Amino acid sequence: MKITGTGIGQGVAVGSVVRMAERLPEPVDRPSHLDPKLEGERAKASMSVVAAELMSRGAKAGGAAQDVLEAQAMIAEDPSLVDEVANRLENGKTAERAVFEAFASYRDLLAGMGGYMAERAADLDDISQRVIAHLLKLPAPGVPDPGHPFVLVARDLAPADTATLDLDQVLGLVTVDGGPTSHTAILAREKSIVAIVGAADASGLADGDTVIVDAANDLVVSDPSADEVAAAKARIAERAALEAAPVTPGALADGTPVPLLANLGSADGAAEALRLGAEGVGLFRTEFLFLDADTAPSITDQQAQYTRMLSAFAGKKVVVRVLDAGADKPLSFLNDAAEENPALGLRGIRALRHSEVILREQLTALAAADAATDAELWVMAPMIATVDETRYFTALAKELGIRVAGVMVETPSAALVADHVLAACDFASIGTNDLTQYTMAADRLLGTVAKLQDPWHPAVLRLIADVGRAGAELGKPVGICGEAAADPLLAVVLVGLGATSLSMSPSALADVRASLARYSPDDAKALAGAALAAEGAAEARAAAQAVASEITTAREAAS
Ligand SMILES: C=C(OP(=O)(O)O)C(=O)O
Ligand SMILES: [Mg+2]
Repeated sequence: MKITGTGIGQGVAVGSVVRMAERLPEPVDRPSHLDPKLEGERAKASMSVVAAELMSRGAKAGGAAQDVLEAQAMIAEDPSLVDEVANRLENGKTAERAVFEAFASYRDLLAGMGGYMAERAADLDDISQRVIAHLLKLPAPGVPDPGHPFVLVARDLAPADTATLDLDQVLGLVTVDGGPTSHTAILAREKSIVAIVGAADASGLADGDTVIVDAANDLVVSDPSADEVAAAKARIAERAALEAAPVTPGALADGTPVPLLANLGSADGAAEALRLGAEGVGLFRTEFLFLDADTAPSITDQQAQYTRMLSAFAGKKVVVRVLDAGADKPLSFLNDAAEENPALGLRGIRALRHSEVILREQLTALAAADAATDAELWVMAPMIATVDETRYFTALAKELGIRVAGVMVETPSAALVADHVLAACDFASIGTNDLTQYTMAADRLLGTVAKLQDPWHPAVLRLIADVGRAGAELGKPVGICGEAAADPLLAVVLVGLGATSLSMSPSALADVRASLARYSPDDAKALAGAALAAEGAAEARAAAQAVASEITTAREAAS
């Protein structure tokens, strides 16, 4: 049987299914036939077992996950919660019902507090489920540990589960819910987990079923034939060889360079990006450093962060984006007003222009970090919609000592007047995530419209082609820094449309590098032409795939 979903990355995995235990039903509220004291002992014992389990999982995981799990273990034995449970047992409830009610009342309390405290509410649910499962002698919810490598099938994963996934054990991941921008997908991409999300029919898979998880083809194959398993294993070996191959600079088959850069949110990911062959940073999302801040960060703090990143990439290009506040990335010190349509509101350059001091301070900190390091700093502004905004940003950046200043093209308006926009700055970098959202009028965070969020749509590709053409005419670089650059075939199309560099999650670099090396500049243009001429996203992908197969077949016949 073949089950479709959204593949994350290009990996393949073969293994047997272990399902994540489903949420337990609410324990029935009936009087206990046991003595309250006995019920109390049952509850206490289960709470201690769960606390000990969480501690040991934390010790195994280490790092930030250990802190999270140790905090959860403390909650499991929190004296006031124990009291809450005891009170309910006195009233004749069963241990499982008392635990359920006590944790639920605390959860509601936390949820009502909002902010950071409210985020802990989900943790309480998780602990409550674990204690109740232990009381009922049922498998604990959460990631199972069968003692052998397996393919994890779940409705979706909680952040605490994803944080502790053992990558030596979890060969692949299939979720019933979730879209390409869900937390699970983002994490799977970051950790290079072979994953299919949003596979609705995966709820029919049972423990022990053999499956092939084929992320490149958006497919889960259950009960595969021996030939299908052999073919999947051959692809796994091929990919392992690819990963072990020497890391070379990005280039097309004839050697035309296409620098491959990393998208990073802090210098923490720099070493891994360099190991995977990043030739620099194509998008440093600076707002990720300050998501929890209540006030604008000081120049000194910012300078320290930027210096860390630039030092890690000495001799290489680092494209820093000034704060992109708003919509999916709110920064309370820049835009805290409630808006009906935040994606269309005071975000990106609009918010910065509104609070120019913050923009000035950021540019000042960047210029100082540049002066203290040897990287090649480029700075760009997000959410540019007009030539006026482009002129405003570049003039301010140059005034404050930034040598190379450009803009992100992520609105259709900026793409449509790209010739004028590029004439007013040094470079453009296309943010395909937002450009797709605004072109297709489909919220990038909304699962119900996820199908429309497809950068293969020719409407998006035509806008990219306009920017590529303008860049070529003016001799100005046009990079791509949205998720589209991480799709190996689309990456070739983007180069055919005029992209001069590609920036992506570091885990995608190897696949994109291998894909580019298969095609000449003319091949890339042929793929782009076929995709541009299609009527929709699926047709564009299929048309590019057809041209790619023709090229491969012709080459095989010639050799
Ligand atoms: C790279 C982009 O920026 P972000 O995803 O941070 O909005 C984009 O919109 O494509
Ligand atoms: Mg964007």
